[in-house]
Amino acid sequence: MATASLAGSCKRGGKVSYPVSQVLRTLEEFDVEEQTSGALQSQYPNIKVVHSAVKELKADEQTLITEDGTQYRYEQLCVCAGARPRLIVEGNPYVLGIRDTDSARTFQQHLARARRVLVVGNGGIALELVYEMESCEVVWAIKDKSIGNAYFDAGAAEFLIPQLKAEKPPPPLTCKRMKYTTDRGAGWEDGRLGSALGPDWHEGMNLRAAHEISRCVHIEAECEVRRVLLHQEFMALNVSASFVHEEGKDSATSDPVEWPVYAELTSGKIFGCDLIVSATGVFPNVEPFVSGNNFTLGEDGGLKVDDHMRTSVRDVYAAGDVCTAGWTPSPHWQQMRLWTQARQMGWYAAKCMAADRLGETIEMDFCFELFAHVTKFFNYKVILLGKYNAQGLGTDHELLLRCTKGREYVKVVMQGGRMMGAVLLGETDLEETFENLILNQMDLSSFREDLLDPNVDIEDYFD
Ligand SMILES: Cc1cc2nc3c(=O)[nH]c(=O)nc-3n(C[C@H](O)[C@H](O)[C@H](O)COP(=O)(O)OP(=O)(O)OC[C@H]3O[C@@H](n4cnc5c(N)ncnc54)[C@H](O)[C@@H]3O)c2cc1C
Ligand SMILES: NC(=O)C1=CN([C@@H]2O[C@H](COP(=O)(O)OP(=O)(O)OC[C@H]3O[C@@H](n4cnc5c(N)ncnc54)[C@H](OP(=O)(O)O)[C@@H]3O)[C@@H](O)[C@H]2O)C=CC1
Repeated sequence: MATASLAGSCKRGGKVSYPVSQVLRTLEEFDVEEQTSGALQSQYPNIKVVHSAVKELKADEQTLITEDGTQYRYEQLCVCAGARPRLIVEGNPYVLGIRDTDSARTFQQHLARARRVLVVGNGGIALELVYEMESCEVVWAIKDKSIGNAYFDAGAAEFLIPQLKAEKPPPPLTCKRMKYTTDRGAGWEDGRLGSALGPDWHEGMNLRAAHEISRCVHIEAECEVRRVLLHQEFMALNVSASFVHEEGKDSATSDPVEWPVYAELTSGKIFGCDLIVSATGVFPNVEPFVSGNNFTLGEDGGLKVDDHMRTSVRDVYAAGDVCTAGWTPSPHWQQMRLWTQARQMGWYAAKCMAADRLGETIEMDFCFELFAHVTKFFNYKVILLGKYNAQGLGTDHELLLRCTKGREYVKVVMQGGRMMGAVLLGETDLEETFENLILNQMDLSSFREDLLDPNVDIEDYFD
């Protein structure tokens, strides 16, 4: 009997996504729910869930060995082991990464007692946390000049910044979407990470610290953490730490408060805090699959896969955060370690595995034609399409912008009269038309002036 193994699932549970709406041809919005493996097996009797981590892969013998010593023979294997946080410092109890429900709970426990939190990083987790945390001071250290560099440019960042000072809207009383909870039971017992959190992960969580102060975010731009010092190490230096006052601005006075941990930044400032969140990206979880096997790795350390999700090792496929897309991508797609892409890759890898077994040919899936991501930052709907940050376009491109303060920010990336990408913040209603314009590469040179004119109904225009 043929066996296809999927290495990389949670010890006691897995995640199932329920598509709610097909936003666009290439863009889906969905909710994700953690399910016990029992529920999964009763729904899909052909699936057998093994509750043990993979310890070793003997690819030449087509065998997986789990931590309890059991050996599993496979005919085809798909590695979906995800990724783990790339922390600025490993093994420091005050430096936390957030990946799964257990690490989110640990963070929540620390936050409940915190007066000040230092957030390092400028991507998805930092953007979400800095906005969501309440009742504590937040010092946000970013390498770049502006916030959210993984998602948008300085213009969009300017548009979003006022939200940090605005009052946060109350959470919806009734929630139509399923949300994450942090109930026990989804991680591993030995401290290893479970499945990554995803859209809306913080909605079910209390991200309020214990202090009755209003949200106060101080951004330290263009710096990195040089070193992390425990209280005693800091005291031994006999220097003073930087002060953050309530409005979030520096004052000349040094910090009179003593903190359990300090971060020295490359800007020379030292900030004391109760905890540091290292939201500094991920490492693909390629161990233990690579040791003793001849996998080709991508530049980011993922298992390199071809356009059939095949790794360089026979009958081993990979999908999601653990892999690096090694095929020549369509001009409007790039890999980003996101739930949407993990799901699309998993689904496509399954089709490729079946096709390879049957000796059938299979076309690259349509979802890899256009990068499309929908999310929410600072309470704005965020849609990213194609080369939304002009990735790889060099200087040979132009940007069209439309911005209404507090309402919407629209950026379109054009090259040779054709639309290459777009960033849409707020309820712009432009996503469907822009998706089509990027996909069909229509020459828009003669419409250039009208494209972002709010008085022109471009949906009608291009119908
Ligand atoms: C806080 C947070 C918020 C996010 N928000 C969003 C969002 O809003 N939108 C979005 O698109 N994406 C979001 N992401 C990213 C998204 O969650 C990931 O890209 C996605 O979950 C990757 O899926 P995966 O299946 O590849 O990996 P994972 O979800 O990490 O699953 C990998 C699984 O493999 C298991 N595993 C690892 N090693 C082994 C082993 N040796 N043996 C057996 N099992 C193993 C792990 O325990 C885990 O269960 C977020 C991520 C985080 C951390
Ligand atoms: N809503 C969404 O779509 C969300 C998605 N996610 C996903 O979850 C995963 C983890 O999120 P996250 O950790 O935020 O990762 P991201 O990859 O989104 O962002 C990491 C950020 O940290 C910066 N960085 C890297 N190393 C350092 C360092 N040593 N010092 C300071 N900054 C550094 C990176 O800058 P540079 O790029 O210049 O290296 C980048 O700005 C990602 O795959 C992300 O896509 C997470 C939350 C929300």
